[in-house]
Amino acid sequence: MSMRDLLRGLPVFARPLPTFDPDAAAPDPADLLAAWLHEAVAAGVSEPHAMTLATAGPDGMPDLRVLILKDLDAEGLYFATESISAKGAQLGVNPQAALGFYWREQGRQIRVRGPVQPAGPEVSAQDFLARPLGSRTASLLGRQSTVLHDPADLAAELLAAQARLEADPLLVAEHHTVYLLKPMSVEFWQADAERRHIRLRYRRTPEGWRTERLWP
Ligand SMILES: Cc1cc2nc3c(=O)[nH]c(=O)nc-3n(C[C@H](O)[C@H](O)[C@H](O)COP(=O)(O)O)c2cc1C
Repeated sequence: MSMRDLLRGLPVFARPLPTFDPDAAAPDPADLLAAWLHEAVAAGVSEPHAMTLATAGPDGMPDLRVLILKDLDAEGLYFATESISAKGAQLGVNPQAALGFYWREQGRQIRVRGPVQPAGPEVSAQDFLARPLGSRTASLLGRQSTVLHDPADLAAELLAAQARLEADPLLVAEHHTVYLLKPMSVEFWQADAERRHIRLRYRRTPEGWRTERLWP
C-alpha cells in the first residue's frame, strides 16, 4: 500500500466526541481553558498538559516543540525551560509565541497567541525546587539544545550534577526559567464527525475579551 493510501485510510474523529456550546462559554478564555482541562483529565485524555510551543528567532523561521503546561491563572499560561535553549534564545530576541493543545480523545484543539516574559526568579526557583530529583539533576547541566559531541559526556555530567545536588539540595539551576505567555487570542476548536467543527475565538481588546465564531 502506498503511503498516500495508508494515510488516506486512517480515520479521524471516528469516536464519540463531547459537545461544545459557544453560546454558554465563559466570558474569559482562562475560565474556559480551565474547564476544558478539567474535562480532559476527567475524560482520561493522555497528557492533556502537553502543549506545542511555537517561536521564531531573528530569521523569522518558525520553530516548535512540546512542553508541559506548569500553571494557568488570570495572567496567562506558564511553562518552564532553560533560557539558554534554542527556544529561550528565540524568546530572548522575539518575546512572543503560540501554544497549541490537541486532545485527540475529545477532538479538541486550543490555540493561544501572545507575548511571553520570564515569570521572575522567585517563581523559577520555586518551580525548580518542586521538581523531582531526576529533573533537577538534568536541568542542572544547563546545556539544553547545544550539541552533544560524545554521549559519554552526558552520563559523566549527570553524575557530577547529582553530586552537586546531594551536597546542596537547595541548589537552583542558573538557566531554569518559568515563562508566562499572556494570551492576546485564544481559540477553542471542537471537532464534529460531520465536519461541522465548532470554533470560538477570544481576542483581547481595550474593552475586554471579544468572542467570535469562525468558519470551520
Ligand atoms: C511530552 C513532552 C514534554 C516536554 N516537556 C518539556 C518541558 O516542560 N520543558 C522543556 O524544556 N522541554 C520539554 N520537553 C522537551 C522539548 O520538547 C524540547 O526537546 C526541548 O525543550 C528543547 O527544545 P529547543 O531546542 O527548541 O529549545 C518535552 C518533550 C515532550 C515530548
